[in-house]
Amino acid sequence: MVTGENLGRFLVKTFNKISPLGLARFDPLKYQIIPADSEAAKEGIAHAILLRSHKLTESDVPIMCRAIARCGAGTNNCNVERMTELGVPVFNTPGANANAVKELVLCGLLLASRGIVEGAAHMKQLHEAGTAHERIEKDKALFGGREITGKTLGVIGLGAIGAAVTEAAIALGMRVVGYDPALSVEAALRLPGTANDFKVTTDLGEICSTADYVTLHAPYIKNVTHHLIGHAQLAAMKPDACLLNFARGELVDTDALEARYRSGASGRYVCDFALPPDLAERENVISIPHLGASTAEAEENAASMAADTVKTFLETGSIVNSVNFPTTSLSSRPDSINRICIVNENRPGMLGEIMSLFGSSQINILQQINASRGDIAYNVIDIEKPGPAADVTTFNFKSWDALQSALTAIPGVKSTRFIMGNAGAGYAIKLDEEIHGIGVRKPIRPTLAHP
Ligand SMILES: NC(=O)C1=CN([C@@H]2O[C@H](COP(=O)(O)OP(=O)(O)OC[C@H]3O[C@@H](n4cnc5c(N)ncnc54)[C@H](O)[C@@H]3O)[C@@H](O)[C@H]2O)C=CC1
Ligand SMILES: O=C(O)C(=O)COP(=O)(O)O
Repeated sequence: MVTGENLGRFLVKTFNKISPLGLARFDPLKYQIIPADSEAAKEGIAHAILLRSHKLTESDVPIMCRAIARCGAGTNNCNVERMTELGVPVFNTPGANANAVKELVLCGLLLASRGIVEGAAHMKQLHEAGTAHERIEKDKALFGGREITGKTLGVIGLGAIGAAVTEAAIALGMRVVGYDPALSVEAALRLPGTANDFKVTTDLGEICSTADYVTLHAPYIKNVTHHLIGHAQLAAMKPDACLLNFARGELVDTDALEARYRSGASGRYVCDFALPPDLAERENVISIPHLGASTAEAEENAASMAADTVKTFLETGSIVNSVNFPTTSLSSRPDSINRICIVNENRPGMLGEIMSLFGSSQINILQQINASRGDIAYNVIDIEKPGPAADVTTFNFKSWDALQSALTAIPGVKSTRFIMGNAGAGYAIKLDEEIHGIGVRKPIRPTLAHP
């Protein structure tokens, strides 16, 4: 149960199995962890959400929720666009599970090349029949394979995982051709220099037609990467070329893949996702139950990074690793200074309206930062408090709550949050008095309906 005592703590709701080592980064004096299937979760209160692959619905996001952190890379299980409209930043953990995925991709290359899955299943049957010793050397001819050394690997998406796979594949003697139309400078710097064994192309068709193996490491973005590998790409591939998909199932048009196999292609499809039954039953298809990031190390890395990111945001207002909000950082403030975080529409005049409310209320701004990304602007503003003898009425408002309400009521402001006194440490904040923005239990997104 969320008790009165707990109202002073930040409440972090978790979906999926989140590494306890990651959750341990939340000091229990400042944070209460509420697993989604617990009794406490029924009260529907959360200041932040931590999740993995749970498909987040809007009703999972309580009105006072101020942050959603995906312990992992892909955020397509969360309606990021809608969260942006609601003024809620969505975070992920870049690179935290990349090594785990890379290792499984290397395994996938070998599963695609050698008769490991069928051979192991066959041996189980032979052992059950008591004929393993007798049959093994005769039957191995059924499961012959080929080597990956000297073959060409096409890597689609050269981010954290794509770069790690590239490096490992080159070390195993493969040639790599990479494709990434949205490559960041940071990601480009992680790639090996162009040499005989590595090149980048801007032509997806070239990858498909020349590679012996194609591996997918691009994000799933509806209307952008949906069926990135469709009829045309599959038709361009060599009949014995193998496709590896450890990114997202929806990147591949499974009808087109089924058609490729009907027309006699032999190259295997190894994926980390569920498939339509007809495809799943094919002998050249290997489907793994989304194990890419399921190692103790990756789970700990991702949960720890997500926990640190959420703590920083809740306690200081600073933003890193957000997929929809701008990276923002304002120097630390002493307890005596109050900090106000405002999310608003990114349009001309907005900042002026916010500033004029401060100005007309005689509020002195000590430091501030304004950053924007797409339709969203984010402000972190430190304001001078009245002297010890005075109180907030100095600012022409009856209470901090009234000041917050006035700021939130400005058309175009999506959400506001006050970090006050030692609340910057997320502790002993006056949530129960509805003063601290994080705990306010009334609609603080007045321009938006919330279910
Ligand atoms: N199977 C599993 O358990 C896991 C799956 N993933 C999936 O792998 C994806 C990649 O993960 P990371 O490498 O960590 O992400 P990342 O963000 O570091 O890299 C993604 C790369 O894809 C590129 N990209 C974007 N659009 C593209 C397009 N149309 N064609 C080719 N490249 C494109 C981006 O520019 C970026 O360089 C994630 O989005 C996620 O869906 C990630 C981790 C675990
Ligand atoms: O990080 C990702 O994008 C993943 O797909 C990993 O998912 P998981 O955390 O294992 O549910």
